[in-house]
Amino acid sequence: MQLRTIAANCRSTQTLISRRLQQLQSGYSTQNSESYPLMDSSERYCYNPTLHWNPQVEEYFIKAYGADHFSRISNALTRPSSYSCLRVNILKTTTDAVIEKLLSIQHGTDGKGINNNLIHKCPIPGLDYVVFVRGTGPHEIDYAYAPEQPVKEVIVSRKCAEAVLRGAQVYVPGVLACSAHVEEGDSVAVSVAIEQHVPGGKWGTGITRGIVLQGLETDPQYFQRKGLYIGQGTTMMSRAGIFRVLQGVAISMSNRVFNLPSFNNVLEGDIFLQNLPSIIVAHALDPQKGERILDMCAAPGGKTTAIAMLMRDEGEVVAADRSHNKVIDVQNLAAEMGLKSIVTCKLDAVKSVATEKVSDIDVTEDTSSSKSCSIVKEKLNGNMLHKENVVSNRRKDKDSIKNGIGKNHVSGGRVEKSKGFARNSFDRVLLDAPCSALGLRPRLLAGEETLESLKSHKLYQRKMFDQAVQLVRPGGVLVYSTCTINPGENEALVRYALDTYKFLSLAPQHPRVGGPGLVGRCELSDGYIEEWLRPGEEELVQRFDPSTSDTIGFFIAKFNVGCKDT
Ligand SMILES: C[S@@+](CC[C@H](N)C(=O)[O-])C[C@H]1O[C@@H](n2cnc3c(N)ncnc32)[C@H](O)[C@@H]1O
Repeated sequence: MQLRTIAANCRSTQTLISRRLQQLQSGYSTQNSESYPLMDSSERYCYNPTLHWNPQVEEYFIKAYGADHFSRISNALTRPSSYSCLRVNILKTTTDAVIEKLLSIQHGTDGKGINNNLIHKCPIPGLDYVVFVRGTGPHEIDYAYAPEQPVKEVIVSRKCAEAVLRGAQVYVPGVLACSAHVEEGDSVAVSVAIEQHVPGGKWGTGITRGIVLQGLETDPQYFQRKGLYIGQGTTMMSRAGIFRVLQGVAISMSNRVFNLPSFNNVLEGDIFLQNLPSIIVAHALDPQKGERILDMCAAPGGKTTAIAMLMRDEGEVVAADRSHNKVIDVQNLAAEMGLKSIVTCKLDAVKSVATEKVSDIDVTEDTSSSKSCSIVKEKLNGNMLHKENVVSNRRKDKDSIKNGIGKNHVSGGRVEKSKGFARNSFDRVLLDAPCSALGLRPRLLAGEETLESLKSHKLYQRKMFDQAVQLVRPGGVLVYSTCTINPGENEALVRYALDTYKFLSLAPQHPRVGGPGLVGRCELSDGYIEEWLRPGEEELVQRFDPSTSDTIGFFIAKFNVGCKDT
């Protein structure tokens, strides 16, 4: 990986030097307009990033998918899906009412509204409460390149760029470098710096924040931008301001490579922006009114609230997560959506089964919260949290997480720490496992995942699965899902599950939107053999392939839990 990057950099440096030599030999000066473009401007400014992988991981994925297919997946991951998917809270409103409101709202970064042609209900039977809003792109952007007057430029961090590709603005913390003499109101070309492996096992961009882009072809930060431009915007503050203040919008994007409407603070509580496969997971679980469901890794609560909604808020959905602050996110989302059947608790999923006898949810106060209180066994309901605070807290959270600067959680609710649950105490369990997330898109960096790190995700997931299996009652259902394309965390988990627990069987899923799973086995470079599905099993799982389905990469397996005595 590192060698390849260095080699690529060397090649572009050599190209640069040889072009420079040619210029000098032919008597061009850099002030001469004809001499300036060292790189064809369309080549330089088009969006065409390459996702770099750890070489062993790449080899493994090529074995799994074949070289061409993997290259298509890799390419698809660098782009957002072509639409936004909104789940309508049908307990509060209707799909038609939401569509009508969306059509009347002026939003999106360009101030244009959504028109009828861009918005439609999901055509999958049973999912007509899901609304698709189509985006556009990739667009070729005219950056007003003029040899005599170089474009003013801003380089942003990779996380910032990934957010911008999904429709966000550029926030101050996301800006890494900027041309000299940039003033408020200037038009700037925005490109991304992607981290590379640097000696010492770390990843870095090599850019010191605040660096001045010279606009010269000898400035490495300036000329290495090929394929990495994500759009054009207007600066909301001067260069000095961008690097002086700590927050705020630095650049308001006016021309984007991908135009996806932003739904920040739009119809909160009535809609939830969610990837289609995540909505399908809730359907695969098939929760019924009055049942007791466990969502083992629930935060931020997208699937928890989808499940509660399918149950029409009748029954109990226990939403557990390891992180105290993330449990508060779930509480806030549940309150915002007006869902009363959701009970939250802090719990490490690898310790989900109570070691001592517990009654129902036996919980203790979570002392990690400065505002936690000692209420035990209390249900979260809409009244427990003050609605205004909840909404404003979410807004603060949303603002603070812009461009990946980390969350500034506002503790408003109580977080109960669970000691675990009794065996067989749930009708259905969802294990939406923490994973390598190699299906999420747009993604501009993949190389940080190694075979070792993939293996550790796999082991962690198995530990959680071992717990989940014990919590589902015989006759119940267990759904396992991930947002990764890694077969080791998907098909290999299914193999492990079926081989280890003979009372589990794969169950058909409705609706079936994803493709079949991978059948066979794969020998890893360390000689370890990974077993995937057996013939006949592939149609019982759903694998969402970003190169063919215009969704994130995702995997769902549904198990029926039989009699555990056998
Ligand atoms: C894939 S995300 C879950 C997304 C969530 N299901 C949703 O749809 O909104 C995985 C979650 O697992 C949580 N997590 C990681 N390790 C955990 C553990 N040992 N026990 C419980 N939760 C864990 C993380 O905090 C994260 O919120």
